[in-house]
Amino acid sequence: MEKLIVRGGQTLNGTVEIEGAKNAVLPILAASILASKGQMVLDNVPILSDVFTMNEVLNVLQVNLEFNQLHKSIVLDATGKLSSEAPLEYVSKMRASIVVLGPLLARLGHARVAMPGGCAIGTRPIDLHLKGFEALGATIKQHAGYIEASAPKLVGSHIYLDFPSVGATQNIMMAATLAEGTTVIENVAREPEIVDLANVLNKMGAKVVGAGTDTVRIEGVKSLHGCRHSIIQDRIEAGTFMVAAAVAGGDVLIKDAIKEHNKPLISKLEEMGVQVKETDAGVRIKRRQALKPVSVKTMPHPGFPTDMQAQMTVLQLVATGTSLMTETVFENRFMHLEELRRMDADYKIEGRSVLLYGPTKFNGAEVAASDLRAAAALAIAGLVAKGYTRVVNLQYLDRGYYHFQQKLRALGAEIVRVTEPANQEILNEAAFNKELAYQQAQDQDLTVTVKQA
Ligand SMILES: CC(=O)N[C@H]1[C@@H](OP(=O)(O)OP(=O)(O)OC[C@H]2O[C@@H](n3ccc(=O)[nH]c3=O)[C@H](O)[C@@H]2O)O[C@H](CO)[C@@H](O)[C@@H]1O
Ligand SMILES: C=C(OP(=O)(O)O)C(=O)O
Repeated sequence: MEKLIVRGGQTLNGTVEIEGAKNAVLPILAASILASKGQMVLDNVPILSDVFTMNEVLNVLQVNLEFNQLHKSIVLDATGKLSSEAPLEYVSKMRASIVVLGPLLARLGHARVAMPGGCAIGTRPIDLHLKGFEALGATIKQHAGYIEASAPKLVGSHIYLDFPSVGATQNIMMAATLAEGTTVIENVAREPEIVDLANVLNKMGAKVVGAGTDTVRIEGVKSLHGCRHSIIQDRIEAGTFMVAAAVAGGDVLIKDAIKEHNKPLISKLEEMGVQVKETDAGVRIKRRQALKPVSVKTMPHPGFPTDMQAQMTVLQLVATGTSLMTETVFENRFMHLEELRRMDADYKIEGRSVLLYGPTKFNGAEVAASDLRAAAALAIAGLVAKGYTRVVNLQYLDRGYYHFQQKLRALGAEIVRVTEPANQEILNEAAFNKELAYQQAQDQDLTVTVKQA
């Protein structure tokens, strides 16, 4: 079983580079379906298992693609005859595959996509996506685990979303690009990833205005074409390293980080006593003294992101005093806390809120990630834990973080990724030191190879 093993006690110092955003690239990959002429070229694509899964879905749909991992770019060609069916095998691996529904419906007038189902963090229905397609004139049938949407012609409409769902906004926006007439979607999600998608759609020939505000207006066009686009930086990966630096202490530059995208997190870090400085090179995080407790509530953007909640609770547990975290976006996103309790965290969950009693003296333990951000949070707790923390279920980590342990190691963390049999620890202190030195040497080889390329 693959594990991250972290030996706590080192501060983090240096510079970390951030990848392109997972949550931007996935819908943009799906948008390639809309291009009936010309190729799409995407740059700054993160090398993540979710990207491979989306590529598999596109392959099944007959979109030709080539992923050049060395240059982090993908070339996509959807100009041939496409298939309209996305089977369960792929959709069950990754909920975000549901965003192929809108583009397929717009391009082919028909789509059959497996129902995505829930996941560890919540039930995650897709009623808002479907309501939007129906408003554009589609007929939706749900049968035997599949959603079938068909519309000989999509027609622009006025849609109000009950909740600013990220996926529903993206899916409806993409469907509306090829609808006849104008679509106005109100109460849409305002995340930076929505803006990135709208920018791509406009480069493809669409007419989308208002992305980043709560109303998006789309004037339908007859067809769309390929374009070239560089994916925006991953604000959640950037935020994760900001929190890691604040938890472990030290001085870390998050290279090219966009402060604006992480405003709600940065304002909380400052409230806690972390120094945050915007420089030409990025955002610099310094923490030298004890932290003050804070209250945080997750909200749709520009509120505090739910995808930073797990990592933030670790920082709150390190602060001196009682902090409060309220999760309003997903109904079941505190599963990492049960694992942190194994590391001696003290907290009390009351409905959608949790009281976190700090300062915590974390003790290393074997802990299991329940989702992707939980994996990052547990490793971050390991940075300040006494002894060794072993994090398992790394398939979640790989969904959203590229070279996570290498990046932490480069900042001075003592962390290795190894394969150990279940319920068995094979690394003692001497073996850990040896493995750490070996993996550090491999990191240097990697840097040299990348520089040479
Ligand atoms: C690939 C991707 O971009 N994933 C992000 C996206 O997920 P995703 O697009 O799935 O998240 P949504 O914004 O749609 O979901 C937010 C809330 O709305 C509910 N809901 C959503 C749609 C719907 O039709 N009905 C409904 O009730 C969900 O169950 C959830 O409670 O936004 C989330 C919220 O910022 C992030 O945590 C995810 O990382
Ligand atoms: C919840 C997340 O992703 P997804 O919507 O793909 O499950 C996440 O990125 O934290």
